[in-house]
Amino acid sequence: MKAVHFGAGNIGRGFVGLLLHEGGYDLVFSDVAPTLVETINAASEYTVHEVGPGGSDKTVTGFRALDSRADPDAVADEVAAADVVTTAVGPNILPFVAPHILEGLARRDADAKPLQVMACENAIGATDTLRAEIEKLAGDSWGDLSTRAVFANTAVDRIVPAQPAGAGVDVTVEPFFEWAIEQGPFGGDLPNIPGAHFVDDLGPYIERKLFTVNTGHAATAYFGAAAGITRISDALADPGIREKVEQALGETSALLTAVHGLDAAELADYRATILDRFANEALPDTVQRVGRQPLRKLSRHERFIGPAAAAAERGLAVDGLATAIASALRFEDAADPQAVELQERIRTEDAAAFTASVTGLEASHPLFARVQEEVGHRQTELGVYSA
Ligand SMILES: NC(=O)C1=CN([C@@H]2O[C@H](COP(=O)(O)OP(=O)(O)OC[C@H]3O[C@@H](n4cnc5c(N)ncnc54)[C@H](O)[C@@H]3O)[C@@H](O)[C@H]2O)C=CC1
Ligand SMILES: O=P(O)(O)OC[C@H]1O[C@](O)(CO)[C@@H](O)[C@@H]1O
Repeated sequence: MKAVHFGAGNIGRGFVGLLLHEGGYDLVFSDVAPTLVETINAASEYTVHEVGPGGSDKTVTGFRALDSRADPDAVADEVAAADVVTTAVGPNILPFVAPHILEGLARRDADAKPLQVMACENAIGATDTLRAEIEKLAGDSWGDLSTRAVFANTAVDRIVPAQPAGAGVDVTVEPFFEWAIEQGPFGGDLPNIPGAHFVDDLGPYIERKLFTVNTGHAATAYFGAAAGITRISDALADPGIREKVEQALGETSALLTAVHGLDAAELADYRATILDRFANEALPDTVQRVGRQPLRKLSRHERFIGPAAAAAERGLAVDGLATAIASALRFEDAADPQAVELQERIRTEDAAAFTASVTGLEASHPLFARVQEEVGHRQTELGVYSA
């Protein structure tokens, strides 16, 4: 069996690649970073170091890598002959992966089993997004090609920090992982991924994950950055920060119970497990990595505005989430283009216009005024004019 995985970065090697290897797939990584591709091809195995309670080392073998910019032809051939295609490139990069999958489908034997495609990104419906990009590119030819692939949304959860220079292909990760995959699209012929669980309705899983793990993690990062703290575990060790993160997560849990009927006591256990994961001192994770790309994280269906908007629509509390959003508005990182753009725009745009364009909220939405108010506070703090 063969799997082609786009994005040989942290989650690609430290989670998706590892589980596919354990499922018996030969792995072909496709990436656009030539040095990374070379380093992978120079190695015959790599180690996934799980650090923290219960962790162990896992060895991955049977892999190679391709540079999709230098050799798109080879990537298409691999996709044509693969059983599974996965991605972990970032939701904004999916349009750049789509042409390679489309070309692979065009070259695929029409009698072959359908290619099983799963985007493993932190976003709701990421595989649907990828499929839509492929369909758009294919135009009229999609009618024939669509039978050559099945597309399943997934929710992936494992903390994989940035790797230190000199680590080579090895990856340091936390011991915990969870991979939930929609099972309907496979029609009973499930991919062999040990430890993954297949579910009929991914909606509650992805929302529970994004609006708890990712809301809590990013909130910890933004509160930590505002307090001048570098490591995530140190940020959460600050009682004031922990209290604010817990308040925001109490609100997202109340929403998950209201929308999906999830059990409040089970959600409390889930939150406790997650906070323990963030507190893992063995994991060298930083507020800059976890807070990265704040404009994406402040967008309409993401980890802050998504749950806060839905909570506000139901008259549920949003004070904790609003405090986290206020902290996100203060996130600075000269090395992160989105953080730079965020700070530039908050200095130059009117508060209402900024709120509308960054969050995607309508001015009439019950959350809008609250976010606009936080934008105004930030502008006052910066001493810039807000109309
Ligand atoms: N790191 C983590 O803890 C987790 C990350 N994720 C998600 O996984 C995705 C990737 O995150 P990370 O692995 O942390 O990022 P990363 O930056 O370590 O890896 C991304 C990789 O994609 C490659 N890439 C960029 N453009 C590409 C293209 N057009 N074709 C092929 N490869 C391309 C990059 O060169 C890089 O090696 C994101 O959507 C993230 O939200 C999900 C759960 C956990
Ligand atoms: O690109 P994003 O959304 O910051 O993704 C990385 C996040 O996902 C997580 O792995 C949670 O699963 C966190 O470690 C990390 O903050």
